[in-house]
Amino acid sequence: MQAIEVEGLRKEFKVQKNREGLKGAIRDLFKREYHQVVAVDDISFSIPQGEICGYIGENGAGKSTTIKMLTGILVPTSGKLLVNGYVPYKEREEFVRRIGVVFGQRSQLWWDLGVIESFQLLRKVYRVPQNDFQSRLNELVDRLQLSELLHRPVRKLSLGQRMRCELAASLIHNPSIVFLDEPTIGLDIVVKTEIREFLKDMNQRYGTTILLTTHDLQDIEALCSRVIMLDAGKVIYDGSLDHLKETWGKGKEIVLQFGTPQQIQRLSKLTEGMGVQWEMEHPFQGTIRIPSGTVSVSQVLGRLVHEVEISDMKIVETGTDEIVREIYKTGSAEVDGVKVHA
Ligand SMILES: Nc1ncnc2c1ncn2[C@@H]1O[C@H](COP(=O)(O)OP(=O)(O)OP(=O)(O)O)[C@@H](O)[C@H]1O
Repeated sequence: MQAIEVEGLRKEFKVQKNREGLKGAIRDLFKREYHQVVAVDDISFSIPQGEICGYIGENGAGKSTTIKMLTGILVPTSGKLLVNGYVPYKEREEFVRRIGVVFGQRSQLWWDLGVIESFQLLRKVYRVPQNDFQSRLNELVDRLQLSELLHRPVRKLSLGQRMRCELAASLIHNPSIVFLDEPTIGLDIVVKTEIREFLKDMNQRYGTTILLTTHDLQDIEALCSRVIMLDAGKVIYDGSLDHLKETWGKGKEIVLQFGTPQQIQRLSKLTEGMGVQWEMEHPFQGTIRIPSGTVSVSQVLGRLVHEVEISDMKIVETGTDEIVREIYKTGSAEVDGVKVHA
């Protein structure tokens, strides 16, 4: 069974127009004018159980609106939607017991209560049997290092501590699908890494399906095998991260420092037939560009090490953020191998 199935999903908002000036404001009082915003524009995709899928796009692309429809907070304008076999907005009570949600910008914990009391309240909301709750809690406390935090009021936690508690809260009922909206926002690199490790491990152990919205492309690199990219409410890419990188990435670059001065002609000769390009910054420093899908870094270095004195080197890979920028610039990408224009 697919964990998430979406077909022709659409959400329009009616937004009030504000007319200009005093006259306009007075006219607005008597006759409101509205215009439509299409936040999600007939999108379709399905996500199998156990997949970690990144859901990305620029601000206002329609990510949060999708997540809100998938979690039953918003009712779609049109289209089909099944999550865990449920229509989220119709069967809310049953449905929410089977999903977990973290909105990085908003808390689901009670601000003035101790963390453990929030967890106990959630146990009641989700109707988790006491035994299951206790064993699940023990595991989460251990994995997310929460033992010191359990009796502190939520308002006294640091952002990173709170986010670890938010994750535990969203998982206390062992949901099979988790929606994470910006779960690492504002966190330092250490906490980010811990959270990524935890999510990966949870996915492997329990086969939890995760839909992850993020602006941090490192999250995607660390976790997601698949990426769905939205632009202006439409899906502009749906496929593997590797394919995204291969198609849109510029490959790798090796920046080399030489112990003795070098000439580009000699270096080019050494790497002849490999399809790489050289550029010399000065006789002691050169850069090799390796297009994706050609040769490996070690193959290139293999040709050089015995011929050239290399004193230092740095390998640079095109970041996913650059790739995304590139796609936005051209306004098109491939969905399932078919060229789609945004
Ligand atoms: N309740 C609402 N009423 C009117 N318009 C809305 C509402 N919610 C969202 N929108 C509009 O719908 C579009 C998509 O917004 P959405 O919040 O889904 O984007 P997003 O991709 O999550 O952006 P961000 O990364 O900034 O969170 C935007 O143009 C936004 O202004």
